[in-house]
Amino acid sequence: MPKEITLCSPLDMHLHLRDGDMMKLVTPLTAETFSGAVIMPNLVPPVDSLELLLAYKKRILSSLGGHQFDPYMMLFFRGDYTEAELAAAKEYMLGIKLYPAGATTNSEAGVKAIDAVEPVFKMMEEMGIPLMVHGETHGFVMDREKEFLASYDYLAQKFPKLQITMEHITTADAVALLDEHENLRATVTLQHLIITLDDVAGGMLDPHLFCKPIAKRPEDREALLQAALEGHPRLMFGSDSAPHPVEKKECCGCAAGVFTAPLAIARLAQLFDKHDKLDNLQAFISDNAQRLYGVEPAEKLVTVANVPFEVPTAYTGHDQHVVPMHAGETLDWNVTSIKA
Ligand SMILES: NC(=O)N[C@@H](CC(=O)O)C(=O)O
Ligand SMILES: [Zn+2]
Ligand SMILES: [Zn+2]
Repeated sequence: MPKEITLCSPLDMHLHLRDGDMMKLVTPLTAETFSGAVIMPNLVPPVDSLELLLAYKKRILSSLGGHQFDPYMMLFFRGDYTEAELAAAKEYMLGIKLYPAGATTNSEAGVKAIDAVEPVFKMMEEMGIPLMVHGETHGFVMDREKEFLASYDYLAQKFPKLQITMEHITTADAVALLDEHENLRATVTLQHLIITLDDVAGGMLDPHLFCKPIAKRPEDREALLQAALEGHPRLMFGSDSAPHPVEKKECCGCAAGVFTAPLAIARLAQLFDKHDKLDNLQAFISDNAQRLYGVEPAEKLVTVANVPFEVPTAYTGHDQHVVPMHAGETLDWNVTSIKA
């Protein structure tokens, strides 16, 4: 019998489902194996009103391909939200996502000066609305997250009741900061537990591993990995699976984003098994998020076993063509049964 583990209601706490044909292609690839996911609002134009949020949620629900799945919606942060707007939107969303203007894909409408938007943070704190942040400055690419940590530190102290999620952390310093403030939590991607900058650009350039924040040093990966493997209570899995059409990746001016949704669970099981920590995968992939956000996903039992998985060279359909991480490689683990 191959070794196996059954995960209860996996959650992806940072996911890009895009829109239109791309959404139709990628949504079932997450909805099949995950019970729910936090849906990023960086569409063009951004999802920055309740009306847009509800319409987007409806489009997602019509793209599930028959799978049981909860999209946890988010608003795109604007500095001019009114209390009435937030009060109306609160029950339909999990939180609000802040992007520094220009920091990443489709973030042009983001925040230009973080200290100018503190009144919105105050309202969110009082209303109990979580804040999720793409935490990078516009500094040197390897230092952008580290430089932003001062802002997390400041916000966590200034707004002690505001729940702040450091999205897709990539550095040992961010892991250390997590332990400094009770109101900080973080997501980490699959790729940042596995790769370093060397895998992106140390040999032949690999556009399919290029994302923001860029993968960092071996010691950063090690710190992230140890925190994930131990099931750190305020660290959650957030794939940041970010599909781009192949022509936007394999070109000059490659878009940032790694597409991992269809293999995330299998690859995480392989990673946790390699370090003999399979027992902590449930906390990382669901329990921590359920506790921190108070979400109660519908039960989905996903069994992953030590059997080979040939990752497709691409996922195609609806006129779209997306290349996943590990394209054409064989993983040692695969999802073997799903009971919803
Ligand atoms: N992570 C990325 O490199 N890209 C994301 C945006 C984001 O999460 O920053 C995308 O939307 O493509
Ligand atoms: Zn981001
Ligand atoms: Zn993202």
